[in-house]
Amino acid sequence: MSEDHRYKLIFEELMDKSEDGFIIIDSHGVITDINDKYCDFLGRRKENILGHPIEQIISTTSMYDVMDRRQRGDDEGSIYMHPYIASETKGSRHTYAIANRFCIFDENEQLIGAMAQMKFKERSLDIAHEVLKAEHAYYKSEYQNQMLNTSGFDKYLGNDPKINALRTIGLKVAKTDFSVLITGETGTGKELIAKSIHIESERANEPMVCVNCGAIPMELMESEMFGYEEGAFTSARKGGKIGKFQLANHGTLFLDEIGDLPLPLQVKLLRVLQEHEIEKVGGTKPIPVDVRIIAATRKNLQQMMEEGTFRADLYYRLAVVTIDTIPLREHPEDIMLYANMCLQQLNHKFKTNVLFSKNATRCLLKYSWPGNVRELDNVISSAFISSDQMMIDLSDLPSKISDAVRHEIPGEEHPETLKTLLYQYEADIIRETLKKYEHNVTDAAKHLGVERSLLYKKMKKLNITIHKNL
Ligand SMILES: Nc1ncnc2c1ncn2[C@@H]1O[C@H](COP(=O)(O)OP(=O)(O)OP(=O)(O)O)[C@@H](O)[C@H]1O
Repeated sequence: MSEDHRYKLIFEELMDKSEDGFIIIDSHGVITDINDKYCDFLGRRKENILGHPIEQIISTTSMYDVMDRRQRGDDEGSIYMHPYIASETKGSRHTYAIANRFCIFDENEQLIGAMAQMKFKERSLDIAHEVLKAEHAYYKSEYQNQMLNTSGFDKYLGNDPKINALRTIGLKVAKTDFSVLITGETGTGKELIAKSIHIESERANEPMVCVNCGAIPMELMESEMFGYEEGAFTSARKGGKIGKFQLANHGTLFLDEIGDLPLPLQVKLLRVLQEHEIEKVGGTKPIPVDVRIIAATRKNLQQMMEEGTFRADLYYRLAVVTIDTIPLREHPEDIMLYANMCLQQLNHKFKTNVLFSKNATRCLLKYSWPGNVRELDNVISSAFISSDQMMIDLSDLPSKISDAVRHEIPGEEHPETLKTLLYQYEADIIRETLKKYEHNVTDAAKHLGVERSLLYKKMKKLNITIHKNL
């Protein structure tokens, strides 16, 4: 008996004897194997299932998502488990199942299909909910374990010594319960720092609630912050409303744009910080709250205090520790770190391999970035969309950014000439690559890191044909 035959018999025996249902598809989604248990579950005959695309048999299938995610590398694991409430069961029986889904690869790591294993549970809905609860607990503990292995400041990037110093202060202050005031220009990461402090603190498993003091109309601010009792005012919701302070209880309350907080509310906030209790609008008794406050502002609070628009007593309560963020123009060595990180995320998401041209890099480094990292992220995202999916170049950047170096580039006074030069350059690269791969477009596209269809489009645009005269 050949080894293949022996394995086939073992496989059939396993499929037959198992209490679980099994279904297997090839890489195109066509069902190649299914066992009797699964056929039973679906209430269909095997011969009416085999050879059909899976979505025809199970309309809500997740098998394509599982294969896609694995292909994209979004998920390194190969097992996907979640409770699945069957909608295509036979009769009116309520049958619940847990689905484990696996991707199948050949010896060259090429995806050749996927398999689902169904653990059936013909029990009451309560049991299904038990399963859901157990899974929830499992994922929560997994998440918490993961959090233990990551630093809250992992996302706060930068190699400049000033950024490193800021990270060190953030990590230190996170271990205390002091109020923190974060100041700095727009887009310099104030909110990111606040979140990082929360994640690093002992309150990390409790909520962090964010309030943008500049975005809530003054007349709503009090009820948003402190909540209201039922019947507090004519349009008050039945049952009242819980305010942000209560929502953040035992956690962190992030008061963004604190400089926009109206004076009457500054008084109320100060009272809460002193007394550790709030009073709902229309309420009669104080409610104790345990909240750590982190506030942020772009405004100059010192000046506001001098002008009488920000209370000094509140300032000193909030600013037990102050953190001043650093504008991007003061650590330009980090510009390409952020730019590359943003481009890498876009490349990963859209399965592309776009790069910055030398001139685009020069522009990014020369610009002063008044909107800081947020502006940089936005510019890269829009340049990515405007690019030809291979390279972000001068023409993909807003003129306020590209103008800075345009005059330094020979021929750039005549944009047409530069365009022609770029076309020629691109055409040369494509021709050379095609030649190297003996005019095999698939191999050339792979080498250039683009989809075959895109390479064909470019060849058409650049008038490149696959002939001996390439
Ligand atoms: N050092 C940094 N590392 C990584 N990303 C950063 C950094 N600084 C800012 N960012 C990113 O820039 C964007 C803006 O950051 P954030 O909202 O924290 O800034 P902000 O100072 O609170 O802005 P605003 O004052 O306008 O509210 C976010 O996408 C954030 O992730």
